Amino acid sequence: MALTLDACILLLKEHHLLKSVALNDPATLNMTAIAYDSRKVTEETLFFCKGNFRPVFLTNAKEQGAVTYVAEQPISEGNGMNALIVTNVQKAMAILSAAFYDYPQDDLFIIAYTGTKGKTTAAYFTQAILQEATIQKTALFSTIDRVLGPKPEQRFKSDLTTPESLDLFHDMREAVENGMTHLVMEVSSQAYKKNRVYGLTYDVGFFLNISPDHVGPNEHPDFADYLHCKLQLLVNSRRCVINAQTQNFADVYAAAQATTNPSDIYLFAETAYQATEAVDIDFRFENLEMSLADSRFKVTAVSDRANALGVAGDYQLRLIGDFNESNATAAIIGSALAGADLKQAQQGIRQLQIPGRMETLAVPNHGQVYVDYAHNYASMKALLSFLQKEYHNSKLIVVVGSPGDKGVSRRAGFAQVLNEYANQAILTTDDPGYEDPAAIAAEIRTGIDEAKVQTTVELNRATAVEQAIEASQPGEIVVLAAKGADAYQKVRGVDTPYATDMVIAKQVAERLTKQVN
Ligand SMILES: CC(=O)N[C@H]1[C@@H](OP(=O)(O)OP(=O)(O)OC[C@H]2O[C@@H](n3ccc(=O)[nH]c3=O)[C@H](O)[C@@H]2O)O[C@H](CO)[C@@H](O)[C@@H]1O[C@H](C)C(=O)N[C@@H](C)C(=O)N[C@H](CCC(=O)O)C(=O)O
Ligand SMILES: Nc1ncnc2c1ncn2[C@@H]1O[C@H](COP(=O)(O)OP(=O)(O)OP(=O)(O)O)[C@@H](O)[C@H]1O
Repeated sequence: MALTLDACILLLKEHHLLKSVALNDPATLNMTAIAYDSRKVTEETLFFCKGNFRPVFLTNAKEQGAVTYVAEQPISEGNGMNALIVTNVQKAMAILSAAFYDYPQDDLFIIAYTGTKGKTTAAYFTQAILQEATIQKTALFSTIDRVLGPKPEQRFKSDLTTPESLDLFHDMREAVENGMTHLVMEVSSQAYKKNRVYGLTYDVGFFLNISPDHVGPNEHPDFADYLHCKLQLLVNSRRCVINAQTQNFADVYAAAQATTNPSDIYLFAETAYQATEAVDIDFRFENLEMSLADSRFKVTAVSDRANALGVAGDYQLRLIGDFNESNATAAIIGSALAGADLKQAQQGIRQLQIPGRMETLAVPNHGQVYVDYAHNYASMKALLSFLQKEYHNSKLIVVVGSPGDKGVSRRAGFAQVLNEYANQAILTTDDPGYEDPAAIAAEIRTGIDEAKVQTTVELNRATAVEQAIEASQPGEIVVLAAKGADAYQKVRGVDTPYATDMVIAKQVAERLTKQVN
């Protein structure tokens, strides 16, 4: 892989991003590496100065062999290097990274998901179906992990839901080189806000849902900005699929129509749902049978073009939760648009389990434990209402905390949802970042109606899990919420190891079983 300075200049001009060029190192006009982190710089690197950048990083990059830098202002530490001064470094990084990795997106059929909730689940379902259809040639970029090939060593843990553009195009190229033909990816609102996917188009783009979240100093200034960023996915998709039951449906549909012919926009909804807008639903789904072990549901093709995709039929899921039938329906439609058939779709989703999503454990002489990644009002409501219904209003004990530095609205949301569904709450720590976890717990607590919900604070998460399980009786439910399968607590910029909720729960279960025997 390589990129010449001339090619960079041409591309930046084409995208109206170039402010000025300083040619200080005529000997190295060809770059054979690119980086935005000085610790990853090698010889002949094109280096991007972005974000909370400190000039000393450029000194380090230069010492390591960076020959050209891209920044929004000249940086004196870069004297002697070629400089490309641009109006927006994140956009420039996306454009130049795509070129450096020779446009890997052109070699992949890309299905992209956005939505406040369900992205990871729908992406996993879609990949599982397409792995059947493409015989293990489908890559996955999710919040949990990135799958770049069929071998175990080609699977990596993710840091972000949607990676930085440079990493994104790098991983796409690697996936192509590993023989992948399809890619399923999650696209966060931050990805648009930070131009991580600038210039990228998708073969199929999904809008699953939107609810208040991600508003705060480090994320979006308000809900309108959050929605605006999410809508960009539809503007950049050749075919769009929308959950007709989403909040703000009119805005969502209008965004899709801005660049996509209505004949390439598909809508889905539950069978019982009556659309308020004058739109035709293409796919309907309905539950046939729900148990705590699995669910059966039916997908019906309503329109002719939906029927032509050939995936209407009965499906079964091991991943329980009525909301997962909606996620699975999305995946079925997306996979069908990529060429999968009914049998592949049925088989793909049938056995799928996802780390930290609806994982369950029966604790002898105590309640049934659920570990789930629900971490805002809407997802907790979906989770707790489902469990309350399935367990016929049994006692519900919830362990939950809210992160620091982001998603501040979740704190009030948790209090509200606990008031609506829980009998007991143990407030604990969840990625406090630079905030005080006790203060976060106190903030959640102010909204809780303690006459209804017996509330305590236990900041040691492992102890909180233990207390909840010990407090539960057979037939009762213990929900370990919001952390999913995360094996760390983010504390003051450091990922502090944490065994995971399920590992702790299993240890507690083992101890309690021994005590009984
Ligand atoms: C606001 C934002 O997008 N922040 C991301 C961004 O930070 P940044 O560009 O300011 O980078 P930084 O870590 O402060 O460092 C500045 C620059 O100096 C470089 N550096 C640093 C140290 C050094 O020695 N040398 C050096 O060159 C860094 O590589 C970086 O390029 O780039 C970093 C990686 O380059 C990300 O880790 C960081 O994500 C933050 C921590 C984050 O977690 N953001 C969340 C809000 C996020 O994006 N979440 C969404 C999901 C939520 C949703 O659904 O919307 C996601 O997509 O994950
Ligand atoms: N369609 C849905 N509607 C409401 N809640 C959902 C839906 N799908 C999943 N959930 C809940 O949200 C949690 C997170 O699901 P998932 O990881 O699929 O969403 P996500 O969009 O990737 O979330 P995040 O952006 O927080 O990573 C699940 O554990 C479940 O409790």
